[in-house]
Amino acid sequence: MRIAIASDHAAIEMKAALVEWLIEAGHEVNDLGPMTTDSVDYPDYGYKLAYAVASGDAERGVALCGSGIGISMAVNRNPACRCALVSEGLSAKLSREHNDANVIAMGARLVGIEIAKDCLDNFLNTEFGGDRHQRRVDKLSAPKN
Ligand SMILES: O=C(CO)[C@H](O)[C@H](O)[C@H](O)COP(=O)(O)O
Repeated sequence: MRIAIASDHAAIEMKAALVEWLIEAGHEVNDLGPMTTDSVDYPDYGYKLAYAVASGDAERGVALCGSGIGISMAVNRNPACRCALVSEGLSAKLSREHNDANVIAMGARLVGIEIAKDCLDNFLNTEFGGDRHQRRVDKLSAPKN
């Protein structure tokens, strides 16, 4: 699968570990940065990642920051993205099955690397359930007051 990944300074180590793990699993990975631990702003990288998914360049996205909160907010500003912030495997699985999430977000300061891999595994290997869930996901694309 073509996967784009981005973080901020707080998640550099987790990003590197996940990139390696994804490549070993046979995925095509586009690392959108950053590449150093210099302090950066998570919206810049969240928007870059969202664009990669929205444009079709990547089929799925992985968004990381200290808590996962800021970068997930940034990604979800793009209407083509359904970014799920998760910290355990079942939520990652449900984000696919029920919400057709195309981006997963995690907090590197809160989630250990093995849990992060389990989340990612569930996210990448669970199909969307469709049916009643499709109707609800469609409503996410057409917000109403
Ligand atoms: O978690 C985050 C945003 O939700 C960021 O990764 C940062 O950890 C957070 O904003 C704190 O940033 P700091 O400059 O590393 O203190």
